Amino acid sequence: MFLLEDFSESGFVFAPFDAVEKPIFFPFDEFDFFSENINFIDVPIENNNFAETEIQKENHQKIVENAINEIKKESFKKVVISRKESIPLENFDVVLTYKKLLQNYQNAFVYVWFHPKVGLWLGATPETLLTVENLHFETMSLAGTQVADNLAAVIWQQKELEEQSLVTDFIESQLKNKVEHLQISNPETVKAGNLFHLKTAISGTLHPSKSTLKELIESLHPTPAVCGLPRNIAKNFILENENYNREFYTGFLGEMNVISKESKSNKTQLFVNLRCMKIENNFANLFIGGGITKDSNPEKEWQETVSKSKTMKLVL
Ligand SMILES: C=C(O[C@H]1C=CC=C(C(=O)O)[C@@H]1O)C(=O)O
Repeated sequence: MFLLEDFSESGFVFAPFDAVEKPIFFPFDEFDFFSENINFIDVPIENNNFAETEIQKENHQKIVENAINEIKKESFKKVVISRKESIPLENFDVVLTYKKLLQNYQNAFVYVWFHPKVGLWLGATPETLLTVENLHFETMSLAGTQVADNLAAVIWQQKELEEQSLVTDFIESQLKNKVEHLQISNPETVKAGNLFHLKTAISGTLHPSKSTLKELIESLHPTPAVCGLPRNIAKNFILENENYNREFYTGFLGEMNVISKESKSNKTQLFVNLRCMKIENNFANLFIGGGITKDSNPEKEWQETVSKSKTMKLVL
């Protein structure tokens, strides 16, 4: 198995949530590379009924309550609490599932990833961790969720506005001494599958004497959109309380250091691994979470994870 060493290599990276573990890497010069244009074909989608259980609900709400109590005690400001839901599969067809994901998430990075020692993962993530082309980089602060209904009538509550601005402020503070020309947009509403999120676009210029690609990635990952604030305290809370291993959910994936011979450019495009699932022993394990702040309500946070699982369940 190839592991990523210093982020100067050219290839496809698949990194876990816990940054103490090394990312898995497919170096382009060691692998065959095929590219194909896929059309959006209308694949019939049946409405299945994979219901959540009361126990799943109770367990999730209990961890969310603990998190809210810790936030009220000022142990930390924000934490993202997630869960894993296992769906039994019959006649699973990976290509068909991938096509359905493409159809349902037209503005997401939709992927299938397989390694014989790690397993089969699929996902459709709306969140970019980092895009770098030569010295120009772009990232985003994505948080806050509501079921997508009427874009013109969207109103964000104080809880979501604060939850998202914590992510923006973190990214700004991490980057301000490492980059130049830092630009931060106003938050806007974006659609991902059946949901709306709040997004702030952040861009700037890398200065080779101030930071490398590795330092930039390490300063961003994991952001409070998937971990919390302060980062290490929130991460310890997650590792001690979630009762399962996130593995590659809320890690990142994508192409690194792709050199174009024509334009002589070097491009890296990394995405946060959200709205994803691992296929294992005839089960699809879905991974879903949400940001908890002092104003969170355990019942609503549970509902948010149910909404986030809907499109993934629809493609199974
Ligand atoms: C952690 C997840 O979403 C993140 C990204 C967008 C909105 C989020 C939220 O509203 O909590 C999360 O920060 C997930 O989908 O599992």
